[in-house]
Amino acid sequence: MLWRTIRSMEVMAHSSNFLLPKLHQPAKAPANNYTLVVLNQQLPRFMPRLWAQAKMRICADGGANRIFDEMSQMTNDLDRNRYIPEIIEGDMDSIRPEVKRYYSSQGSKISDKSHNQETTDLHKCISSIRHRTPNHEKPNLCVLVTGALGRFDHEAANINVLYAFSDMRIVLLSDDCLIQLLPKTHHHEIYIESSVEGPHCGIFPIGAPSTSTTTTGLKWNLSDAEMRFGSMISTSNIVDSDKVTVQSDADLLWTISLRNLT
Ligand SMILES: Nc1ncnc2c1ncn2[C@@H]1O[C@H](COP(=O)(O)OP(=O)(O)OP(=O)(O)O)[C@@H](O)[C@H]1O
Ligand SMILES: Cc1ncc(C[n+]2csc(CCO)c2C)c(N)n1
Repeated sequence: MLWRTIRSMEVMAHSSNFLLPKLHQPAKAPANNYTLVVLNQQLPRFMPRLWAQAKMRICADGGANRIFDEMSQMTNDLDRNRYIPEIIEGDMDSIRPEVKRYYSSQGSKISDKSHNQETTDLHKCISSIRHRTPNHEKPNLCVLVTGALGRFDHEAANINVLYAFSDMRIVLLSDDCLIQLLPKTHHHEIYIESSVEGPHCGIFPIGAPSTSTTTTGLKWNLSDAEMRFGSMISTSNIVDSDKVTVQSDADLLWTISLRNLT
């Protein structure tokens, strides 16, 4: 189970087992029940594995160009029609016309939101996932987002999406690290998959400061510590245990380095 209760606050468990080869994954790992969102950035090395194991795949606008251009090369599989996203979502100002025509002809649903220039393509994707997910499936839903780091305004917008949908499990991925929100509504237990992630990590608030954060399982643990931008935040920390625990009075970002995965 993902949820337990400790001293009247629920525990939220986290694991990056979606990055493990299928053979090494626990049979009933809830995190394997994920939706993949592909952003418009070079695909990560481990994309073939994420794609194969996803329950549903959504391209954010120009993310479809990346699948079209890069996926067959990455997999040495010249058959482009093996990699068809179920949905392409966004304002459609970056997807190339031939890419849109191709995926449309292969059955992808094209969700054209060009009238909306107020929210980003990633925001539109997450809204759509939330809308499509039946209530009883929401607690176990996990969304993996590839290509989340690059241009800084996009990075900020991508992180803002974690806050805008803080009741959803969303993991931002780059080739180098993952980022997720740890909502203050829960105690957190992070199970470290040391074959694929760590040891470098960071934990800090963005926006609202934290007046009290306590951790275990890190080389430099926090004990009822205050963190804010402009003062102390925990970066260049090191995981020191298979399990890291976190409790805080503020929403925090958790980030951990990824090893050279393929
Ligand atoms: N360089 C980048 N760094 C981080 N995220 C990116 C970057 N480029 C694109 N993305 C993500 O991919 C999504 C889709 O990209 P796309 O290029 O279609 O967006 P866009 O809104 O047309 O971008 P732009 O602001 O460049 O016009 C964006 O909403 C963003 O989340
Ligand atoms: C205050 C403010 N700043 C920027 C934008 C522009 N913008 C934000 S998201 C988006 C869509 C990108 O695909 C665009 C164009 C805005 N609307 N409002």
